[in-house]
Amino acid sequence: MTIGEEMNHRTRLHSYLNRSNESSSNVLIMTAVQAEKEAILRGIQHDPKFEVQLTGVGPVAAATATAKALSKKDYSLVINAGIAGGFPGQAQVESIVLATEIVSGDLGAETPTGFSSLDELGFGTNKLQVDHELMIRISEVLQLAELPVHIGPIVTVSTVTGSAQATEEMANRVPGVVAEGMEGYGVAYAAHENEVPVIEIRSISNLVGPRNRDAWRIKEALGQLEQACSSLVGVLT
Ligand SMILES: O=C(O)c1cccc(C(=O)CC[C@H]2O[C@@H](n3cnc4c(=O)[nH]cnc43)[C@H](O)[C@@H]2O)c1
Repeated sequence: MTIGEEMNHRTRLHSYLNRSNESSSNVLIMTAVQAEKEAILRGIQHDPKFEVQLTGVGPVAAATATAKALSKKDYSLVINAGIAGGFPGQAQVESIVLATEIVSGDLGAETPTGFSSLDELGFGTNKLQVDHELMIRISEVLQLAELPVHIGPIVTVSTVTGSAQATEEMANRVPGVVAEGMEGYGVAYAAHENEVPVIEIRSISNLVGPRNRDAWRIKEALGQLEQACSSLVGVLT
């Protein structure tokens, strides 16, 4: 991000924070599926400052839905929220993760010597920045609420990682990666194109690794997502 773009982001965020008495919503929360949307709405207690919209599953649907929402109305902040897979040893089931950067995990090329990212290929970037200051403030508030929080890169994938080998490869590809979702990079790409600050917050429903859908703790993760969103209200109003 250029210094000019960074200042534009900050101006929008600060203008949001200074407009706490306005009744219109100016925080856009994008989430993949209806059950996540309902958990988020319970958490924010339908506060009118927040608008929650569905993306559908995957980065393309997420970018399209976010770009459409941003073309219709001005928002000061975009949040990608939902459930996610946690990387073993980094984020346990039912914890909350906040992205320090939003990384496309699979946008690039496979080569005989391994994966080459978009950055390495010279076609753009796999890594999109979040509003770091806001992310830190949120993590502090979540910790005060005694929610288990981990911060680190969150990867976006088009195919859920489903083997031990692929999990290890992704952890090596993105050092410190805490979690994996399917929409963050798409939401963040649209937000960046519109010069709106973005953050990603997710609750962990399962560990990344050999696929075992029966072990996903969706109900519990949705409960934690609700708790996290309830804390967001305090930070953003
Ligand atoms: O079946 C249900 O009741 C149900 C309720 C809420 C959400 C779901 C989903 O399947 C959400 C899919 C959504 O979750 C993210 N996700 C979760 N775990 C992973 C993972 O291990 N790797 C990648 N993505 C994950 C993802 O963002 C999906 O869009 C079902």
